[in-house]
Amino acid sequence: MKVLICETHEAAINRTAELIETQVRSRPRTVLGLATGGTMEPLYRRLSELHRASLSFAGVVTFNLDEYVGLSPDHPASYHSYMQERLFDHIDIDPQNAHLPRGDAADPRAEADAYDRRIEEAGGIDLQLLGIGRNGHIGFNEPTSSLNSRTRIKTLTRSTREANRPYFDAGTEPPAYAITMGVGTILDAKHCLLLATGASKAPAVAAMVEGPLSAACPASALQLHRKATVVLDQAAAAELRLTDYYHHVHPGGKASPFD
Ligand SMILES: O=P(O)(O)OC[C@H]1O[C@](O)(CO)[C@@H](O)[C@@H]1O
Repeated sequence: MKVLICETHEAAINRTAELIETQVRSRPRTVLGLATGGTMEPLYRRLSELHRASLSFAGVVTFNLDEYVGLSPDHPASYHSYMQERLFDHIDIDPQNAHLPRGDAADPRAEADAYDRRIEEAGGIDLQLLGIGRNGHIGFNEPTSSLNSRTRIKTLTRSTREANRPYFDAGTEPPAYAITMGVGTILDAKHCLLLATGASKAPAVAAMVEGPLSAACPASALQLHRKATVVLDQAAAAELRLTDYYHHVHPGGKASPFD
């Protein structure tokens, strides 16, 4: 696991965007795995800026990590709507190439199985972008998720539902279930790129990087991945103890081939 600690939140966003840009420029037909959540919002703004400055996503295929069970794509709090508003409306991606699980599928289990097959048919994910939940989840793989799990339905914990409540209208309960790529599905990606910013993520980041490999912190499964990059700002890195082992990114420094 390669850990990059950036001095500021902005630097962490820019470094993550640069890594995605490098991937897309070197392989215009890249299959990208995408994430949602507050952490990704400034990243998607940055990718939209890079698009305006010439980065094309015309050949890129995307697969999002997850979607709420029961929400149709046009529901304002669905991850379909999130992606449309925050990224897809601002770049030149072919809508046919942007995949998310259908939360309103008549048979959500069959939809989950079909989603894994669609990823395989696309040749697998080249670069999987990830956030991390305060409880160590990746995608919606809550603690105790099998580290070998595939795309399936998961029950969301109360803390995760509370964290995502701001996306729902007052008085509307966040859904109790989601379709999510499994931890094993995520680990199949050729490169995993996790972005975490802010002090609220510091305990989960420490558990992921320095804690034991454990289903109690699903993100710790990235310790098994042959190519995992973790980009942090200083606040998210604050509870790491083995600081000499990490790469400290200096302001204005360009990504090196070793990052
Ligand atoms: O960035 P946030 O809003 O803290 O969310 C953390 C993670 O939890 C999720 O919302 C659940 O999948 C992810 O999309 C996100 O990466």
